Amino acid sequence: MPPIRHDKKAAKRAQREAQAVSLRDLKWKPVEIPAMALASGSMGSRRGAAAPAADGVEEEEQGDEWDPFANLDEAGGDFMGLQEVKGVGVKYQETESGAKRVEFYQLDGDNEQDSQEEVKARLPAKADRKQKKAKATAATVPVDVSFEASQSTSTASKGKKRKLDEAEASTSSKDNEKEAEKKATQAAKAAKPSAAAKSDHDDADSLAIPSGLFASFTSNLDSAQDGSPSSTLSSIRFEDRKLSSWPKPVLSILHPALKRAVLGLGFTKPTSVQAKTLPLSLLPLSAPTSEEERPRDLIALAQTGSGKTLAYALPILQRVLASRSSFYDSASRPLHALIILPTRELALQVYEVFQKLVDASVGEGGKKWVRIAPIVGGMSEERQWRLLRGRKNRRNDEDGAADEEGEEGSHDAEIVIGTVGRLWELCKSDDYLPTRIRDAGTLVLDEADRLLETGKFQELSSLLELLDPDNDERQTLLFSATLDATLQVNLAKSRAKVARMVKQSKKGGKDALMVKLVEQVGFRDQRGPELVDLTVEAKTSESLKEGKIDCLDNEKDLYLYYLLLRYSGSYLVFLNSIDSVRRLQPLLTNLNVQSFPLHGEMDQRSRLRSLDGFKKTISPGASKTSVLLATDVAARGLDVPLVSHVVHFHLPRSADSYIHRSGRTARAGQSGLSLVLLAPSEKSRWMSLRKQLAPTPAGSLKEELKDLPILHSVLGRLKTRIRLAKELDEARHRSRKEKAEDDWMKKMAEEAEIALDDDDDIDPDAPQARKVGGGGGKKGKGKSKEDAATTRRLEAELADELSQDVVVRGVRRKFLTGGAAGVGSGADGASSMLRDLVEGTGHATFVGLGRSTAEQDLEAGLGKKKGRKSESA
Ligand SMILES: Nc1ncnc2c1ncn2[C@@H]1O[C@H](COP(=O)(O)OP(=O)(O)OP(=O)(O)O)[C@@H](O)[C@H]1O
Repeated sequence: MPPIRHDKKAAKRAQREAQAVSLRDLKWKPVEIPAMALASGSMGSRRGAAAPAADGVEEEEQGDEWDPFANLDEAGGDFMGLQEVKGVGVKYQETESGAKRVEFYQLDGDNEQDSQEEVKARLPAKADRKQKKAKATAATVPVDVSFEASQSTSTASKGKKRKLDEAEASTSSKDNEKEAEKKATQAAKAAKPSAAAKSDHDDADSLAIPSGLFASFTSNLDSAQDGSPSSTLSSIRFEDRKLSSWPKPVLSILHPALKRAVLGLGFTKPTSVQAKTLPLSLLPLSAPTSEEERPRDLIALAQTGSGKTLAYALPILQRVLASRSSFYDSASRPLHALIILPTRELALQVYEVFQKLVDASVGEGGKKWVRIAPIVGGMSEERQWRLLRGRKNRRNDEDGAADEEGEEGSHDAEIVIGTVGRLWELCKSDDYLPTRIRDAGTLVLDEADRLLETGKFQELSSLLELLDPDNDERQTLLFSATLDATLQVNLAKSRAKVARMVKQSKKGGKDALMVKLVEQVGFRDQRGPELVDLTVEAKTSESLKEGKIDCLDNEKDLYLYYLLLRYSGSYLVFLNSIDSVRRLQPLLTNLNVQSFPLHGEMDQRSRLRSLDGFKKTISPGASKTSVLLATDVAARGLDVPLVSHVVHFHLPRSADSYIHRSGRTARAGQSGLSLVLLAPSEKSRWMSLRKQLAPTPAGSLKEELKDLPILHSVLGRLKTRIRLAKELDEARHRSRKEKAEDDWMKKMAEEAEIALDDDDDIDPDAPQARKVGGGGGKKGKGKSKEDAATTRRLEAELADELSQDVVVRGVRRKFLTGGAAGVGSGADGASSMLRDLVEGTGHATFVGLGRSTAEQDLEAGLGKKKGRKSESA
């Protein structure tokens, strides 16, 4: 930033006028701190800023700061005359970096002295303050004069910032200086109390402040502090009745800023896992006085979509706030939490949850107060270093690009959310991250069991070994929806017992790895981790409905398409191979179904784009169907609200996978349906999965899922569409392939300076041989034309087919009162086209069919045969 030049005359005037303001004026209008006064450092502590000259003559910069706080005693003895107003206390605070804050509070006669004592006790010694003042740099945030903002919430502080910017910009030329002077004078005028206001309140100084005024003053003050750089955390208040469904022990510990965040995000009731774990895991804001008050280590097992993220996000943010006196307190910033997740999307999603909480904690216009770094693969390492290290700790080889997080940019990240691979990558390249991780305050392993499946166990082990084994204060939180039952019990035992278990563990595979992991995590709490298991009854949400469709392997495309047409909504379709995703996506596109792919071979940008695209198509009550075609990379943790259907196109490889896939719907109490497309070849595996899925006792079979009734009469029509869509895809694929070969040949021929002519193929056996610049040899040309014609023909045929209605058997269009009975029909057992037309209840694609949801049809309990029968009845 270029050095700021100041118009001292204007600043001087503005300063005098700003100081002349007393509380009585505040009743009538907000106090505007003139822009120039701010820019000249009158409200901040810009060392080297010009001092306003007493005689109004411009002086050379003196290198000495002018500071309205200079005359303040520790208890805020004099600030703009406010301390003289009966009933108002003034607190003065200075942070380590030299940022300053003045806070006003209500005094009643009795506690006036105490309050001042209290303030004194909180303040650093005068000598310290002086020292800190000397350290303050021009970048110090100007002091927030709370009542300025108090009158008009955050817009006032935005205005202030704008004025500051304007003033800074205006100092760049002499003309601009004049303009700035004019502006400052105007601003100072605006700050003057109006004559009318004065005459109405001549005796205000001698009066106690009317309670109404004070109430609005203080309540505004609270909201003004929300996002202002100097907010005191202790002064934020929250009315607990607004979260009356939350457990009292949580409300009594949770920081008011976080309560505000919870309310702001609409979480008026806790989920079970939140209600059960938070009383155990939250750190009290004041230092714990007994062992009981210390937050517990946790192993928390709860259903998919049950709000586990918030259950660990709140204790972490609470820990950050407990370490500060203000949002922007610049005291030391350790790594408060390391959160490790199995997939990139999940890590980025958790990052988003944290950011939302932080934003909601300060309200609109507030700045971020904690630096959070998402560290995942597939993204630039350089940028991740910048996220990790605050400006002051950047290495020379890192550019100092501007930080979008404002002041937080100067601090190191306090919360790191990452995937194993990239975290370990960064740890290997530099000592910085290992040193930070060593002292991490909280360790979270989310989807702990999946972390073991990622094939990165060695790297995870290495990361965990970085943690200081002697840090007994560290809190460890382990979350999952699926953790082996016997293991859960063992994990909940004390450290010594776990160690013994590890020694004795003869088990191979995942269990042994898990035990090893637990040993490495080394729950520091001598009491051992608290086990909160809410998965005894079910690992999926109670609002989840499950069903199946028996079909042949080669009919799965057809049945999927049927589902997509029959029940509109948002679908997450799981497939077991990347190739299947790649095959199915163009097929659906040809059928005019909007679909997005998501698999591990896509680069990170494309993965996020796909996910984002899918999310954007989903809205409550949306009538258009959209599909995310995914491999198991999307099975865990992904939170896409309002996914209405999960389809297991292929049978999942494990019971856990079935649970996690199904858990992508019916989240946070919403309804949702999970459907298995079950081929005969998958039946025996399905039986064994059902055994594993059965809640109790081990080895018993889970009740067989209901069959979703199918409207068989429309399948023939859909088959034609599928066939055409497949042929079209193949034709296009052939054309693309030929074009690629063509291009390759051209390139090769050009490089070899070979001219190809129509009659002279390089290799007569190679149909791809083409002539330079000609777009292909005779054979190729002919073939291309043929392919192009085929493609066009298929496109036309498919378009024609798609434009035609699919009429349900038994429905005659001539007879409007006719309709199909049975499946999906109205309550009277028949859907009349006339009624559908009049009431708009008809199905969008299947003529003669009423609208219904898959859940309703599943619940209606029509078996496959029965369904067929009634359909044709
Ligand atoms: N108290 C609450 N009230 C309402 N909704 C909530 C509450 N807490 C969290 N949610 C919402 O519930 C959804 C699921 O939350 P989250 O992703 O944390 O679940 P999860 O238990 O981690 O699921 P999974 O096991 O699938 O990873 C999110 O959309 C979240 O915003």
